[in-house]
Amino acid sequence: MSVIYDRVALIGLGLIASSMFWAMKRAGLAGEVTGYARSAETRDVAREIGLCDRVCDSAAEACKGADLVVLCVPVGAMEQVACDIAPVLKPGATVSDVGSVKKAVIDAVGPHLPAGVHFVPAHPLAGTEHSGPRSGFAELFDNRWTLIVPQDGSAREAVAKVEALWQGMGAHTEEMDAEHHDLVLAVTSHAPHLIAYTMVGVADDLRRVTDSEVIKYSAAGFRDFTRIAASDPTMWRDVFLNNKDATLEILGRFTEELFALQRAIRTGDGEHLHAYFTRTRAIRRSIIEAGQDTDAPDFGRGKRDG
Ligand SMILES: NC(=O)c1ccc[n+]([C@@H]2O[C@H](COP(=O)([O-])OP(=O)(O)OC[C@H]3O[C@@H](n4cnc5c(N)ncnc54)[C@H](O)[C@@H]3O)[C@@H](O)[C@H]2O)c1
Ligand SMILES: O=C(O)C(=O)C[C@]1(C(=O)O)C=C[C@@H](O)C=C1
Repeated sequence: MSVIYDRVALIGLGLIASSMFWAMKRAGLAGEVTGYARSAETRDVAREIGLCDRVCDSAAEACKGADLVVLCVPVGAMEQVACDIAPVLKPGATVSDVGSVKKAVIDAVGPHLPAGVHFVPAHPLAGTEHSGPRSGFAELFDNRWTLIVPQDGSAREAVAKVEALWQGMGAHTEEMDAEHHDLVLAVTSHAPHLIAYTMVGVADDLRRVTDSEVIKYSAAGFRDFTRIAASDPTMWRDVFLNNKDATLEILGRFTEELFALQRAIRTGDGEHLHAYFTRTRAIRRSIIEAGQDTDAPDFGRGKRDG
């Protein structure tokens, strides 16, 4: 594949940025990649493992002369980074991000970007429970979706280049508007994470169960919850604070369904339970038939957090 951007800057050097770096290198999509993370420790690790061609000591230094800047920090840190880099952005450059929430990020970042800079938000629907500079791997985005959220007035050419970059990193791309994105992700990602955090929290509250039994007898279902509930606390705090309305809407519906199931159990309504579980089983099967097997190889899941 050929170079799409001569100079790319990655701000925030965790799971997503490091996976982007390795995926861009794998396909030869970028000339020079610079990087910056807030903590000196993360920058040292990045230098040690060769993450980025050049690791800089400020976000502005990393972004000077960049054709593409990708904000890979927690959603709540996006605005501050946008303020820090705005003065050095090159006219004609593109700024993108990988935040798990789109409307709040667009509202926070957009107003700080100078005229003549294109803003093309994006969200790769791929991740693991690990975080930090050592957690990334080139295959993370293979065969996964990346949603692109073009802005009014975004030049088509700038949007097409961001899409080409994600496709070059192995992803399928689709365009979506920010509000719809936030509602879809509240259903498919945000509410499920909150439920996993709750389930593991409940088990932890039942000390009797957790002292040793939770480890000894943890069944596959509960183990899946613990993997999700091990996800980065800062990232997920920011997701919920910034996708409040959609998450609360979905949690409201979830609670209603939970009460209906609770009632079916109490009243012995086996028909209700069976019909419900039959419907949900069909959803899992349709995901697998669509080629989105959730048991796909778990690249990198054994790796350590950075
Ligand atoms: N982890 C996932 O599954 C996943 C998937 C898709 C998108 N995302 C989104 O990608 C973004 C990054 O997530 P991640 O999983 O790579 O997180 P991470 O915790 O692995 O990495 C975040 C990085 O940002 C740095 N950082 C934090 N605040 C900063 C600041 N103010 N200035 C500069 N650097 C700062 C941290 O030091 C760290 O290097 C988040 O917005 C998240 O919502 C995450
Ligand atoms: O596999 C995981 O660990 C994930 O949770 C990844 C996941 C998801 O919910 O699917 C998490 C957050 C994102 O913004 C995108 C992907």
